[in-house]
Amino acid sequence: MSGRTPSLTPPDDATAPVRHPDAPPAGELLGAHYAHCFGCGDAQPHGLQLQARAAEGVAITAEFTVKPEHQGAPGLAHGGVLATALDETLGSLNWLLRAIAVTGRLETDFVRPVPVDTVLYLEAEVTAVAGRKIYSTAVGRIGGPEGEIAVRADALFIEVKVDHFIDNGRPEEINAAMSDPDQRRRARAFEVNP
Ligand SMILES: CCCCCCCCCCCCCCCC(=O)SCCNC(=O)CCNC(=O)[C@H](O)C(C)(C)COP(=O)(O)OP(=O)(O)OC[C@H]1O[C@@H](n2cnc3c(N)ncnc32)[C@H](O)[C@@H]1OP(=O)(O)O
Repeated sequence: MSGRTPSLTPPDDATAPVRHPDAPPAGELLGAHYAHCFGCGDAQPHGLQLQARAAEGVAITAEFTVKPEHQGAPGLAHGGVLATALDETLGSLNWLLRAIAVTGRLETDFVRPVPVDTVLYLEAEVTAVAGRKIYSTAVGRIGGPEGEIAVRADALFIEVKVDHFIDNGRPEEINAAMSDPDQRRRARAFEVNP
């Protein structure tokens, strides 16, 4: 996207992203990567509970309804919440690469205000990969999936090992996650199928 900083421009040796053969088919809901995730978890009543769906290529769509709990100005979504929706959508792309990755840089443009009760329709795609660096872009529309662009973002995700979370997360939550068979299966799917 225009206007991005040099660190979000893929280097000359970057390559096109490759959809992992075990990536979910286009149209399939991805589900939450962690029930307590503020972006996608269904155990977070005030979270975004964003639902992402695989699209063709290395792309996804997602929807998020702005709740009263997400206000900044009266009746309008907080910009940080909208940035979270973009971050979560962009992060979900890594499922299609079967890579565990975290946001290194996120640049967001806020184009139009987004009122409470609005559905934000998001589309995101990976544009390039260079070693551990994953470059991606997203837009969020209001008024329908083809509606006006309200927000957009470019991002750089950095691939990490599961140890990134184990070494840095609070032990209480890490231990709970590691003893949850579904969570372990999800984390391992990435490690076994890099
Ligand atoms: C039991 C548990 C199961 C868990 C199951 C999995 C769950 C899956 C959860 C996913 C969750 C997603 C949720 C939504 C997405 C978030 O919100 S993620 C949370 C927010 N992000 C973070 O917390 C990341 C914090 N930052 C860090 O930890 C470290 O800075 C990083 C990003 C890992 C990079 O550190 P590093 O590995 O030491 O890498 P480093 O060598 O510094 O950089 C590598 C390359 O990236 C470039 N780079 C790094 N940072 C930047 C930057 N900010 N700007 C530009 N370039 C950068 C470097 O220049 C370098 O480039 P080259 O020299 O290779 O050309």
